[in-house]
Amino acid sequence: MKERLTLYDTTLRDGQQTQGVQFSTDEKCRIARTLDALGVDYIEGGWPGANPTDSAFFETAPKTRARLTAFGMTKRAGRSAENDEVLAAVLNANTQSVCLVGKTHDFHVTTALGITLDENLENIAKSIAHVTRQGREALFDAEHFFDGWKADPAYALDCLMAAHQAGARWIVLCDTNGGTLPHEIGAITAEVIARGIPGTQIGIHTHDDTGNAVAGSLAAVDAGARQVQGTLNGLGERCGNANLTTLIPTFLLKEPYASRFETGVTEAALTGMTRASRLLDDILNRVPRKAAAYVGASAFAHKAGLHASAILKDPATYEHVDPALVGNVRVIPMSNQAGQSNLRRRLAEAGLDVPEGDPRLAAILDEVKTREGEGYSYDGAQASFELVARRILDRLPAFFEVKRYRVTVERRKNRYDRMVSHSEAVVVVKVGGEKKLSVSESRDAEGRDRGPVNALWRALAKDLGLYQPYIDDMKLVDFKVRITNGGTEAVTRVIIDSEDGQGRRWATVGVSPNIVDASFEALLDAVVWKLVRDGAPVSGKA
Ligand SMILES: CC(=O)SCCNC(=O)CCNC(=O)[C@H](O)C(C)(C)COP(=O)(O)OP(=O)(O)OC[C@H]1O[C@@H](n2cnc3c(N)ncnc32)[C@H](O)[C@@H]1OP(=O)(O)O
Ligand SMILES: CC(=O)C(=O)O
Repeated sequence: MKERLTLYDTTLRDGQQTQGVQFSTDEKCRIARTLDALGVDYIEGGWPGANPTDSAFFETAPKTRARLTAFGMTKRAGRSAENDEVLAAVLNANTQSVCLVGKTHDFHVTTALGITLDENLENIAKSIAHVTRQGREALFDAEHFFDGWKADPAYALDCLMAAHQAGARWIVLCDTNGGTLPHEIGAITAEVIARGIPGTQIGIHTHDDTGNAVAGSLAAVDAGARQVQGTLNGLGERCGNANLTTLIPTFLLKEPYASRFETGVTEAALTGMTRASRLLDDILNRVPRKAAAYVGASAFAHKAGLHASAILKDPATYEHVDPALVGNVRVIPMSNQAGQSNLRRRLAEAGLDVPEGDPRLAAILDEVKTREGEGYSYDGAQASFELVARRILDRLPAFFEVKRYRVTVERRKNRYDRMVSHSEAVVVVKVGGEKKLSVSESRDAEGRDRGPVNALWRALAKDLGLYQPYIDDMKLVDFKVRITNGGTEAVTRVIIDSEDGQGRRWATVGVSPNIVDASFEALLDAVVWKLVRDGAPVSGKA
């Protein structure tokens, strides 16, 4: 019989304490629905009363199977729990579960709160009792618990006991400053359990300030804690919280956890993990972290030729789990580390079947390796690689021809006598036998200049004749510039990520001593790749 491990998500509360993160109420609702679909047991929605968004969220929160939990702090000294307006606002959210944070480190009680140690114990006990008297489930977040234990274990334990005896369902040991190492977390958690609070009532809440939040959480579980708190993508105050996107697959797929525990996350729901992670990044307008464990785009990317060759024989040779289990995909990128196995696999994925031993395979590999020597990088720009291969395989239609382009950047005074930039581009293409000249400025919705590359893109995408409907839904979503070595000379490498209305995302690369030329090359590849993939007709007379 497996033991139950409870998963408590705090993306909407501690995650929102991340610098630069401010969810809207709608975004909170979307994230809550995603977490619920994954199968976490608790969703901490925020601190009602602390700010209008959190209050509004509890008024409009979606109905979830997971317990929606309101977060707040223990009452302040010198007033009753009934008369503490901060606590009242938390309870007014009417959630089934309420989590209150309280101090457990004597230094914080006397320094941050400026009250006596006994007053703090009373605040904890009375606040938790007030919550349970209202028929709510109470959780106690023991703030700075591990540091408190190291300073004065007896007092830290008294704080936990005050909450436990007042009826808290869960006592959550928090490594608030994130400095406690996993072996200490394991040992201290075991001590707490030995002193009388059952592991089935102990939770763990870690921060990643030493890069050990996940390891610290596992150490607490090994020691007997049965609730784990964390956030999607490890969002959270300072360096973040324990990453549930890492912990959940670990609990389901790794031993001894998989055999020993069950969680609310089913195998089917686990396949939504990568999508959930990307959704959060999308909401935050962040580029997903490629190296993220389990869910990153590189988590199952096999760049080296030796790896790819073995992977094709049996994926278990270089994969610790099947990427499909977490909704991720295997990638065999092309680069100068690749051999023919990577190459044939990548070509097949692009719909280009080339028989083993075909001399054109060696020609493609040579071309990739030569170009990478000049500064190109194809493992992050697979769409450009595909175009290189198509050219050699004679499978790249000449859709249109660029005759010339020009871009200018001018600094000039506007009508308010302020200096502003003004970028303008001209692109001349020959398409369907017809010459087309497009001129475009670069302005965003507020009328601000977006720079020369944006102007070039607008001009290129303004009138491509019969190909216009194919590129109307394209947008540029990321633009990376790097000075690198092309042979002995310094060159600029530009990588552009594009997206279309079908949700496809592809990356292209351009290299030149001149940043405008490098950018234009990457832009051009982006357009051509889209035309190829969408099966655009060849006009016959570019
Ligand atoms: C470890 C964590 O991450 S806990 C979560 C922390 N999250 C947040 O702080 C985000 C939301 N917080 C807020 O919006 C505000 O801090 C509020 C609304 C809660 C309180 O705002 P204010 O009343 O203006 O107080 P302020 O933020 O300046 O200071 C916090 C007060 O709470 C007191 N306090 C802090 N922790 C506790 C606690 N566990 N129990 C009782 N009182 C506490 C502090 O002593 C301080 O009181 P003081 O002003 O009398 O010194
Ligand atoms: C409660 C909390 O977020 C912490 O102690 O880190």
